[in-house]
Amino acid sequence: MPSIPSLTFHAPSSSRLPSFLFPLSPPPPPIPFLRPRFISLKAMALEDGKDHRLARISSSIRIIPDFPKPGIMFQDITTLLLDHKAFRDTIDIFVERYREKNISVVAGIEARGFIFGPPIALAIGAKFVPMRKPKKLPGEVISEEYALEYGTDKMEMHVGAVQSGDRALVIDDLIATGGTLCAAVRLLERAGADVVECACVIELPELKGREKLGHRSVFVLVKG
Ligand SMILES: O=P(O)(O)OC[C@H]1O[C@H](OP(=O)(O)OP(=O)(O)O)[C@H](O)[C@@H]1O
Ligand SMILES: Nc1ncnc2[nH]cnc12
Repeated sequence: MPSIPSLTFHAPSSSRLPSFLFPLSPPPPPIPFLRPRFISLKAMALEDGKDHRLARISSSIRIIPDFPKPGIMFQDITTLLLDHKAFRDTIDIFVERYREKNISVVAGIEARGFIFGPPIALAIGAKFVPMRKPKKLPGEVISEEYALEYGTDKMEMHVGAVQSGDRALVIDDLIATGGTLCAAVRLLERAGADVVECACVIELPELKGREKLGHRSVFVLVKG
């Protein structure tokens, strides 16, 4: 079969001749209508006063009975992390809430506050400060002891990580008795920070953790 020579159209360089003289030249690509992703998601999410993302977040959390001790219904967020949409929505909801609140520090509580805290801190332009179990931080620390639903523990924070006047957001996966968040708030306030809010993915309302936090505001996505 004879080969057909291919025709290539070369548009003239616009530096030499104006483009209206060349009606066959391809039109420029349309400029897409750019809308910040978080605004469109928020509008969609709040359509009828309810955030449609919450049902998926809630159903992605697995409950393991009798872990780590008999009688504890353990709320396992590792299954939320397996669902990238639920994980993304979780971070988006927090970012939407805090991005205009002038937060300068996101304090994440070990261990699962280390999963949710850093992406929020990056998105809202705040520093991330880890609140750790004892003897994990290498520098000079201040510490607070606290009681748990199943035992006692201690929390530490690096001296100098938080300054007087910092506006802090505390992030964890779950509030049960509120002891853990209280210890984090005490550390931040000892360093001179103003704690704007504590935020968790899950609340166990029967354990009345909010009451322990007094006047401090607690924001949660789902109740267990
Ligand atoms: O409101 P509270 O009664 O204080 O309990 C809430 C805390 O308990 C869980 O952590 P846990 O102490 O099990 O430690 P881990 O994250 O290291 O597993 C949870 O991640 C919170 O940090
Ligand atoms: N029921 C629970 N599930 C997960 N983490 C917890 N921390 C305290 N109580 C908890």
